[in-house]
Amino acid sequence: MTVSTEKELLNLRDEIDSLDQQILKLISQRATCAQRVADVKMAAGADNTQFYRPEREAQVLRKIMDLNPGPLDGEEMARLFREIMSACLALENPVRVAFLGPEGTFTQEAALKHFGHSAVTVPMSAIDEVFREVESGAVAYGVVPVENSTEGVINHTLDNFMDSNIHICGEVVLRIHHHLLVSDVTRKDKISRIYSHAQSLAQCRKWLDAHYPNAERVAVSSNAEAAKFVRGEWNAAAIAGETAADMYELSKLSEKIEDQPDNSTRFLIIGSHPIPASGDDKTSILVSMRNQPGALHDLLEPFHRLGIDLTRVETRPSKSGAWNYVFFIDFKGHSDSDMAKEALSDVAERAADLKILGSYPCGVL
Ligand SMILES: O=C(O)C(=O)C[C@]1(C(=O)O)C=C[C@@H](O)C=C1
Repeated sequence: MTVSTEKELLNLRDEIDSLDQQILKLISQRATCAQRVADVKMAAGADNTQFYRPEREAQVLRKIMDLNPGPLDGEEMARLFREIMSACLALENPVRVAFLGPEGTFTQEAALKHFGHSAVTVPMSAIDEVFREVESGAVAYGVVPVENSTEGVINHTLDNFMDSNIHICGEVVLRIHHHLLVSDVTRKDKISRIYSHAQSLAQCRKWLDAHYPNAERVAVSSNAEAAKFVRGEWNAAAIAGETAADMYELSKLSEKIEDQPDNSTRFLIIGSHPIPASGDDKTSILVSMRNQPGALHDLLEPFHRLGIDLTRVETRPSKSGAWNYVFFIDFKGHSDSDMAKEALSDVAERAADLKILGSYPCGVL
């Protein structure tokens, strides 16, 4: 390196040091401000103080993305602010979030993407348990998978909404990359068994048919569980994501083996309180219809008439009797808006039962 390059580098590093000090001071001021917000909330809120405010967090992140001057990408910048807010919230009141475990699942990755790394994530062994943990108040929030772009809806999650009083308070979408993972004892040319969650095996079906047509595919309760199994078996591999690979110290024999390159999963954040409007929201409802001709048409007509954008319609058999159905519907807008109120009142008149599962900010990250 020449003397003048050396000097230029030193000057730039001085500039970075001085900027870091300013950033440090500003982040500390922001954290102090969040502590004051907590005091105000506590003074106003009796015992039921809501520290976590998803609608405000969505607004903060959207504004950051709008104002971002570059050269950092908007999403990258929002991720940094996501972590700053997560740390500020932890100062106010650490948030505990149940997720479909064990440690290392995509659901945990979704929880950390949504709440940031200062949240305390608590693994549960089944989707029902995540619901129960939130309903009992043992944790404030839960994260459950609801649909995958390749394999469709996760029925177990939808069914849990039928008999719970949970509110949906957010959504987060995660790009899902699957890898074929092996341990240091695996005989790579002798793999005869591949463990993974049934959904992941399905998402890699074509790749498995092409590369391991004779290996036994064993469905287990989660990808992280599959990664755990592999550690003890010399002839086995697992299909799982990056987090599970790191957690169980496995190496990638093949990367990104999912059949669809844009494979992604949508997760819902569940809690026990309704969420105010953020300016860009979605509402999820559950509707039971009497089994008669034109029922679905009648149900959807108000949305069409009012120009409300439906983002998802799913049908599930009702638990109350054979050949009765319930519809899970997501639409753009908050249930407090005049338009949504009108649509919901029309739907309520036509339906046997209508349950509003929640209005929540559209996923930002
Ligand atoms: O605005 C609030 O209500 C805050 O508590 C502050 C803050 C933040 O750091 O910006 C922190 C946590 C909330 O979830 C939302 C925002």
